[in-house]
Amino acid sequence: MASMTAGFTAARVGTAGFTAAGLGPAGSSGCSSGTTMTDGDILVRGCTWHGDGGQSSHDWSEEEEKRKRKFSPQPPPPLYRRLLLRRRWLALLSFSLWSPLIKAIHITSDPIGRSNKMRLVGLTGGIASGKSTVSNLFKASGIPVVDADIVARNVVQKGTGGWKKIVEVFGNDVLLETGEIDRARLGQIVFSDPEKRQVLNRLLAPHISSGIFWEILKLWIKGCKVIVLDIPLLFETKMDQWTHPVIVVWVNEETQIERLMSRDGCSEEQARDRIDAQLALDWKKSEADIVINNSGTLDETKEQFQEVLRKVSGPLTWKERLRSRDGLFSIVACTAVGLLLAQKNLL
Ligand SMILES: CC(C)(COP(=O)(O)OP(=O)(O)OC[C@H]1O[C@@H](n2cnc3c(N)ncnc32)[C@H](O)[C@@H]1O)[C@@H](O)C(=O)NCCC(=O)NCCS
Ligand SMILES: Nc1ncnc2c1ncn2[C@@H]1O[C@H](COP(=O)(O)OP(=O)(O)OP(=O)(O)O)[C@@H](O)[C@H]1O
Repeated sequence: MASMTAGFTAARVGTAGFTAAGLGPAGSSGCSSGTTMTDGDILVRGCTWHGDGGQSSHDWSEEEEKRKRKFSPQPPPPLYRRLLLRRRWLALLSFSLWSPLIKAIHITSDPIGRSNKMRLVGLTGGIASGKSTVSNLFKASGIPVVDADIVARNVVQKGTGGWKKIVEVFGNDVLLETGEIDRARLGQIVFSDPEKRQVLNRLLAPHISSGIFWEILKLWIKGCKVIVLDIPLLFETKMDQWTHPVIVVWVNEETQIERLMSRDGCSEEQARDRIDAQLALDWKKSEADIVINNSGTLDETKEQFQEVLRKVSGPLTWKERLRSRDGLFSIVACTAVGLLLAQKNLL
């Protein structure tokens, strides 16, 4: 192709009988030469070059040639090659990926490791097994706790959506004179009747989960790096999949019943009903990442807690880093900068 410059994008008319886009079938070009095209001939916008080293039937000016290159009839390369050929995309991608990596290296080199964390720790157990006792230790160590029992109380306050649903289903019998929910009464009903308990759970589940979500969001916005979720029904509601590690506060059954009866002033039967309303504590223990045995004294629990605190404050996984507010911010910021540079053709 004597008359073609290197890299000229034109198709060699071969067995496929390739045709320049929009110009009709090969051989029917608008070119006035009227030459029949054979294997090895080249077609550009209806003009044919002969592959025999001869002169072209037209003398194209350089500008025209450049313009014509835009209308390349060559089949496009596969998508991955086209993307690879685009320097800008590559640069942008690496910019976005490397920024959190650099940040991660910085965090790993931080001996305290406190600079960038978003760890959702699940704290659960059985009723009266000592979750609140352990969550108070977390709070005292400066780690914020989202307490599902408190959220569950807030979503049934007088006039709220949860309150309306309870009144609709359980009637005015479960209301105090003030109009607030009579928790003791409702507790008696639902802990002695699994079906009614399920109804209550279904009514409140969306309110409780969105309440928990907002609490986490508020702490995340504040930049909290480790958040403990104290949820009695963590496994029952399958929320354990969102938390890691899962800490189970375990006690032997005898101690659990004793503490429950003494705290709530209930009978042994009532205590057993409440315990039976949840998955077995021994099973929860078998599913835990970390177990705190709270059957002994408070000091013994505090001792175990120190080790738990050390684990929970340990180096973060990649997922945790990317989930942090700072991690997300750095990805967004670097992508924005990358886009800006790409737009200005600086990459
Ligand atoms: C039944 C209610 C009114 C009893 O109130 P009360 O003030 O007596 O108990 P409190 O809310 O403090 O709960 C004490 C403990 O009971 C256990 N518990 C509470 N609700 C449930 C339930 N639906 N199923 C099994 N155990 C439960 C938890 O271990 C909890 O820590 C109240 O617990 C409630 O509204 N429960 C439904 C909401 C819920 O599922 N809460 C758990 C949060 S995940
Ligand atoms: N190690 C301990 N020694 C003695 N008493 C304890 C110990 N741990 C907890 N208790 C007591 O046992 C009771 C239950 O503890 P706690 O309220 O922490 O349990 P919980 O799991 O949060 O209960 P719930 O499921 O009802 O929310 C409380 O009265 C608490 O003071």
